[in-house]
Amino acid sequence: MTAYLECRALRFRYEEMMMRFDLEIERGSCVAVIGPSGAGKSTLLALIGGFEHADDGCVLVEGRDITAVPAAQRPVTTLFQDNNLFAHLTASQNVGLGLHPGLRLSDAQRRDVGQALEQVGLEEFGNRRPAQLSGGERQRVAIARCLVRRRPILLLDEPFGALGPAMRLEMLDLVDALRRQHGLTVLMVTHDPADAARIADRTAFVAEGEVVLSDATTSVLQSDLPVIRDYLGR
Ligand SMILES: Nc1ncnc2c1ncn2[C@@H]1O[C@H](COP(=O)(O)OP(=O)(O)OP(=O)(O)O)[C@@H](O)[C@H]1O
Repeated sequence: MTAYLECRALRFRYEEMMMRFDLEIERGSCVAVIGPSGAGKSTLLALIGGFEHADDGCVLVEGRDITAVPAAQRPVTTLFQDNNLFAHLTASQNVGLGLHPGLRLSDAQRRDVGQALEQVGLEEFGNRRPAQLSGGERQRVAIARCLVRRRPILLLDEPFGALGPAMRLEMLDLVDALRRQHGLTVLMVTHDPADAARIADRTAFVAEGEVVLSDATTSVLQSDLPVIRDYLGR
């Protein structure tokens, strides 16, 4: 496997907790990140996204060291569980923020916003404010905002935890379809192994600040490692 995204001896200390991540991800794959609460899953994503800064080690994309690159300039965009939409702005404006913080958009950029809303099935909803949208629709707006940024790596941190089962499956399938369509490399933190089984070809299991196993999702979910068996309740 040629690593497209690599975390190499990436160290981060938070109070008493020492984390050290090694991970290699293939271009265009979807990797689920699972593991116990407090294991460091969100921290791993934050280090890749540039929201936390490593004490040592590096993040490489296509062999280029991006460890010192500011978050906004990384080839990465992140979708959080709390979609961070602005209540006073419409869906289109919230998506437009992915392109320009002051919403000064060119005609081409406005078309991009329209296209992104179309891709998430919200072409008719551009003028609605978040309060006029369901939880799933709000997450779709947040996905559209990620899409307009045209970053090749999409990080999802428990994106659909607050949604009901049917909506959750729909959103997972949407992420999968967008990944294929745009050739995105996706890293998704989830608490539900079924999410991993549904759309992730590979899974990284994180425990106590380390990736203890990164392999095909079926192999990880069937692993006999005690920490994984305990987590899965097997
Ligand atoms: N900025 C921060 N503020 C507070 N705690 C932090 C911060 N960064 C890291 N930590 C600590 O680091 C550890 C790992 O946290 P992290 O959120 O990455 O775990 P997680 O695996 O995503 O957990 P969960 O599944 O509960 O979301 C925890 O002990 C957490 O308290």
